[in-house]
Amino acid sequence: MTDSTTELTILQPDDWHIHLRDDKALATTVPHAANSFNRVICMPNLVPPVKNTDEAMAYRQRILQHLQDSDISLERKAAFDPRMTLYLTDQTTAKDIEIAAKSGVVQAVKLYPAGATTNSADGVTDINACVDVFEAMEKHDLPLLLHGEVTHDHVDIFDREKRFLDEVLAQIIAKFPTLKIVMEHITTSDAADFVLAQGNQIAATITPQHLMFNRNHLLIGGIKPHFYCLPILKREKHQKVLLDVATSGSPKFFLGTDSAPHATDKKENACGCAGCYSAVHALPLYATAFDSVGKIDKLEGFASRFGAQFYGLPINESTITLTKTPLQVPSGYPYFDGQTLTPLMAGDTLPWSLKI
Ligand SMILES: NC(=O)N[C@@H](CC(=O)O)C(=O)O
Ligand SMILES: [Zn+2]
Ligand SMILES: [Zn+2]
Repeated sequence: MTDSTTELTILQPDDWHIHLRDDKALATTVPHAANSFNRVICMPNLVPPVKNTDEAMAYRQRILQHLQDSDISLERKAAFDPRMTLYLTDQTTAKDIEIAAKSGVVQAVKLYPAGATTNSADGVTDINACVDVFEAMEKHDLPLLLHGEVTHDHVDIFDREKRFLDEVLAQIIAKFPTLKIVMEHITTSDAADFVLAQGNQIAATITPQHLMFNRNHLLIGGIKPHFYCLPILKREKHQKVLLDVATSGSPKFFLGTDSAPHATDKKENACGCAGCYSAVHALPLYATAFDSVGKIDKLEGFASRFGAQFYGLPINESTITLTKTPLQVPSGYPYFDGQTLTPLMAGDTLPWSLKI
């Protein structure tokens, strides 16, 4: 493949970290995700959260109902496969884990340190109290997905991910050496190096915004709320390392958009919500990032192979084609109850688009 690549056909990607939200929001988010992805791992930070297998199954049915009601193609409807996660709380038991592992619907368990991010108030307050649950996950081969930031008030927001690696993750790995763990949405070279230094049971997802942007984009020339997500964008040197590892061909790094819809007025607000809405144009965004460093040939591994390999799932068989045809990102999408949803890079033009 050369710089002059103008069309790229890759195996159909999966999104290993997405927020679809619930109820009326699903009418927008489900078709957007299903247009590009086969499997998606649905985050459980609903209000109230998805805490057990029954709740996960009910949530999956609501997602599938909106899929059927949408006007996307029958082919995409048949291919879309939402996989569920449980939200780990101080009350989660080893039995909950066993039931989840045997359900065939729950793909992983998500740990939000209490207070770390959107809807994390019910998250874990003391990791040391999770020993039984982690043991059960290890036994039943159910991966642990981490929002990897410490939450102490005195820790600077730009240091919270690195502190998590040193103070929390290293200990979990030492105590549960065969537990599969994904550091979700990594944002620092520290996290990339940490993951690279571990065995194959430790992997990471990377979002499009952390590959394309850094904190200057968020803060220079006025505050840009649509670049605000957690963990927060870091310095350019971190962005560069993330781009290096994502495009390196290492199977430890794979696609997780962390597409996190919040209505436009909740983002453009004196106390704006954290999260970038990217699912709808995620593949053109990732293609643009990979192409920016001449590595578009590495996109397929990152987007369509490494995540499935990590989760022990088959690689998809269908394909999707990207073309180097400019894409004007819409300024907004209709969202429920008359609200709008502003996508990442709204109003900008991307060099890559999806071939329809
Ligand atoms: N990433 C974000 O900034 N927000 C996510 C939560 C999360 O993934 O941390 C959300 O649910 O809005
Ligand atoms: Zn998170
Ligand atoms: Zn997320």
